[in-house]
Amino acid sequence: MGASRESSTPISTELHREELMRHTSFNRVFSALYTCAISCLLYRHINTLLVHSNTSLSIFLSLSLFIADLVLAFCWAFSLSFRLYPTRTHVFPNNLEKVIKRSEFPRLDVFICTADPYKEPPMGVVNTALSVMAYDYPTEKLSIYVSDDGGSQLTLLAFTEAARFAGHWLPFCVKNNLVDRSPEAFLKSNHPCDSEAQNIKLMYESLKSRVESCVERGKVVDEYITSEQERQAFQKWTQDFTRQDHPTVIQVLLENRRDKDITGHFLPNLIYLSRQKSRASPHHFKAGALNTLLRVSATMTNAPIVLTLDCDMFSNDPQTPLRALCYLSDPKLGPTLGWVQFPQIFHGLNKNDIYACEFKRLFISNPIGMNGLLGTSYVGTGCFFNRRAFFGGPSSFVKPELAQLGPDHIVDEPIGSQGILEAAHAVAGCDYEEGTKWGSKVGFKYGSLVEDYYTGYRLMCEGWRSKFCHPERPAFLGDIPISLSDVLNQTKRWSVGLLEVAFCKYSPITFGIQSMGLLPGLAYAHYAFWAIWAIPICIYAFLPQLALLHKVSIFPKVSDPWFLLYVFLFVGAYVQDYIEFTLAQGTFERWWSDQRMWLIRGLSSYLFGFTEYILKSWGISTQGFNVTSKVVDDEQGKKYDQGVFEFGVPSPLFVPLTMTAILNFWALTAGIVGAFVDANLDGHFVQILLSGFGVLNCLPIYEAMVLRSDKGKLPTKITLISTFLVGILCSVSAAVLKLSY
Ligand SMILES: O=c1ccn([C@@H]2O[C@H](COP(=O)(O)OP(=O)(O)O[C@H]3O[C@H](CO)[C@@H](O)[C@H](O)[C@H]3O)[C@@H](O)[C@H]2O)c(=O)[nH]1
Ligand SMILES: [Mn+2]
Repeated sequence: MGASRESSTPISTELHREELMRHTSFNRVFSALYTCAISCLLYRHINTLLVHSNTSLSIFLSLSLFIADLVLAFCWAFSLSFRLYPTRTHVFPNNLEKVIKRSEFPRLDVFICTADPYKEPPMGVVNTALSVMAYDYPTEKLSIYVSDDGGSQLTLLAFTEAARFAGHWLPFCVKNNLVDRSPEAFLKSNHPCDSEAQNIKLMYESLKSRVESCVERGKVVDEYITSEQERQAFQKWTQDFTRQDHPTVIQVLLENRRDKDITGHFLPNLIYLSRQKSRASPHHFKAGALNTLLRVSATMTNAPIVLTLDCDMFSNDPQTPLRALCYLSDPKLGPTLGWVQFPQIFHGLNKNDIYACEFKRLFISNPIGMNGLLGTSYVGTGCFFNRRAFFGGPSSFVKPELAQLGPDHIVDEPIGSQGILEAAHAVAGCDYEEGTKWGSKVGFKYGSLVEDYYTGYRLMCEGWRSKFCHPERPAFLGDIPISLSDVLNQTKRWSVGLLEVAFCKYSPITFGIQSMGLLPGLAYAHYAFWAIWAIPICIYAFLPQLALLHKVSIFPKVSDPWFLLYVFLFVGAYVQDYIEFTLAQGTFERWWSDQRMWLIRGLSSYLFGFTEYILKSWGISTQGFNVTSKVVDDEQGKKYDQGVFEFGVPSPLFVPLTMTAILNFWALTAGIVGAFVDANLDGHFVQILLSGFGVLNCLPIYEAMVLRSDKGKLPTKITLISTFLVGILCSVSAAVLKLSY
C-alpha cells in the first residue's frame, strides 16, 4: 500500500500517507479459519436440533444455544469489516505551508455543545473553549460558537469572564509556545513558575472562583456584571425563563475586527448561543443544537470548515487544525471528503480503567479498520467537517430554504451588526425548522439518540468519504463518567439510539450495504446491532448454570471431539481480542476490565436498551438524551482512582448483574460438589468452567455485595431483589424439568 510513498510524489510537499497495518495478513488467515469453525458449530447445532432433540426440553435447550451462537456469529461477521483492511494514517503538518499559504487557510467555525450547568460545570466548558481559541491558526479565520441547551446565565457569565481572560491567555500561550492550552491542563502541568505564569494563574483562579461561587448560588451575582451591555444580556433571564421555555439568546462576546488581546493582536470571534426553546416544539437534543449552530454560524461567518466539540473535550494540541487541513486542503481528496475524525481519548482514567471507558475498539481500532474502506464514522466530537457535506451528496447539492444558509454564501458584514444579529435570531427560533429539510435532507440527521453515528452513516451513504487522523499526541482529551450507573446509562442511551438506526428504513444491513457496499455496510451494522450482544451474553450467563444446578449436561463431554471445537472458538476469540487490544497499546489489566465490562454491559445496558427501544417504538416510553455527568465529587473521585466499583444508587440496571453473580456462584459450588459426588466431571466440565468464568468476572460484585460498607456498596435492596429472582428462576426451571420427565 502506501500509494503516496511512490517516487512521483515529492516528499517535501507530502501531506499525508496511509499504510496497511502489518498484522493484516494474519487477520485474514485467522478470519478464514474461524469462519470454518463457526460453520461447523452451526452445523452441529442444526443437526442436534433436527435429529437429536425429541423432548420439548431438549428442543428448548438446543434452540437457545443455537440462537446464542447464531447471534455471536452475526456479531463476528459484522466485525470482520474492521479486520480486513486496517489502515494507519500519518499527516505532515510541517509541509502544509509549502502547499497552501497561511493567509489562504480556510476559515474555521468551532461548535461547542453544552446542555446543563450542573452536570457540565461551566468552567469545564470555558476550558474547552479557551483551548481551541488558542489554536495555532490565524485568529481572523477562527470563530468559536458555544451552544447552551441548558439556557443558563451561569454559562453565559462564565463566558463573559472567559472573553476577558482570553485577551491575556492567548498571547501568553503564543509567547511561551505552550502545548497545554486549556488553562486547567496548563496549571496541572510542570510549567515554569515565573512571575508572568504566576500572574496568569492568579487571574484564572479569581475567574474560576467567581464563576463557581455563582454556580453554587445558582444565579449570577450583580457585582460580577461590569458593563451595560452585559446587564442587558442577563436581563433576558426573566421570571418566565426556564430551560424548556425561553427566547433565543445570542451574545457576541468577542468580535474579531473589534477586540484585541493585550499585545494588540485581534482575538477570534466568540459567540454565546442559547436557541429558543418551547415545550410545544421538539428540539431534537444535540442534533437540534448542532443544526441551529450550522444556521447561526452561516449567518455570521459561514466558514467552509466546521469543528464539532463536546463541552468536555478540550484541545490537547494546538496544531490539530493543521493536521485536519493536511486532508481537507488536499485537492486530490477534495470533492468527496466529508470529514476528518480524531479519536475520542480520555484523561483521568484509573490505572486498570475498571469501567472500560477508554473504548479502545470503538474509538481507535475500529476506525483504523474503517479507514481502509470508505472512511471512519463520525463520533460526535473532535471532527472537522466540510460544511458542504451537510447540504446533500457531493454531486447532488440540496439547497437550504434560505440561500443565505448555503455553504457558498459569503458574509460581508461584521458579526455584531444589527442585520446579522436579526438574521441569526430568526434562524435560531424553535419553530424555524417546521416545513424545512433540516434534520432529514440538510444538516445533522434526526431520528436517533446517537445523532453522531446516524449523521455520519447517512452522509457516507450519500457519497461522502472520511479520514481518521490519529496523531501520537492526543488531539483532544475528554472526561469519563466515574460511577457505574452513569457508565451503564450512557451505553444504554447509545444502545437505544443504535437500535433506532438498525430498524429504521435506512438500516445498514439493507440500505447501507446497497449504497456503500458490503464491508462498510457491515461495519455500520456492527454498531447498529450492538445491543444484540445482550442475547448470547444473557443466555450464557443463566442457561448453562441453571442446567448445571439440575445436573443437566448441555455441552459436549471433554472426551468428545466437538469439545475441541468449543475450545478453539472460545480461546481463539479471546486471544485474538487480547492481541488486538495490546497492539493498540493496551495492558493486560485493562483488557481484562474491557472484557468484563463487555459482559456487564450485555447484562445491563444492552438488555435494558433493547427493552427501552421496544417500549419506545410502541410509544410507551419516551427515552430522551440523558446527559452524562462530568462532575467529580471528591470522595467518589478518590474511590475511582483506587479502582473500586461505585454502585451506590439502587439502579434496576444492577439487578440482572447481581442475579448473574449469585447464580454463577451457586452453580459453581454445586458443580464442583457434584463432580465429586456423582463423578461426572466429564459431562459437566464446560458448564463448571463457564460458571467459574462468571464468578471470576463477578468478583467486584461479591465484594460490593458482602464485604463493603461504604456509600458505593451494592444497595441491600438490589441484593434482596436479585436473590429472590434467582430463587424464582431455580424453582421454575426445576418445575419445568420435572414436567418434561
Ligand atoms: O440536549 C442536548 C443533549 C446533549 N447535548 C450535548 O451533547 C454532548 C454529548 O453529551 P454527553 O452526555 O457527554 O454524551 P456522551 O454519551 O458522553 O457522548 C457520546 O455520545 C453522544 C451521542 O449519544 C454524542 O453526541 C457524543 O458526541 C459522544 O461523545 C454534550 O456536549 C452535551 O452538552 C446537547 O447539546 N443538547
Ligand atoms: Mn461525553
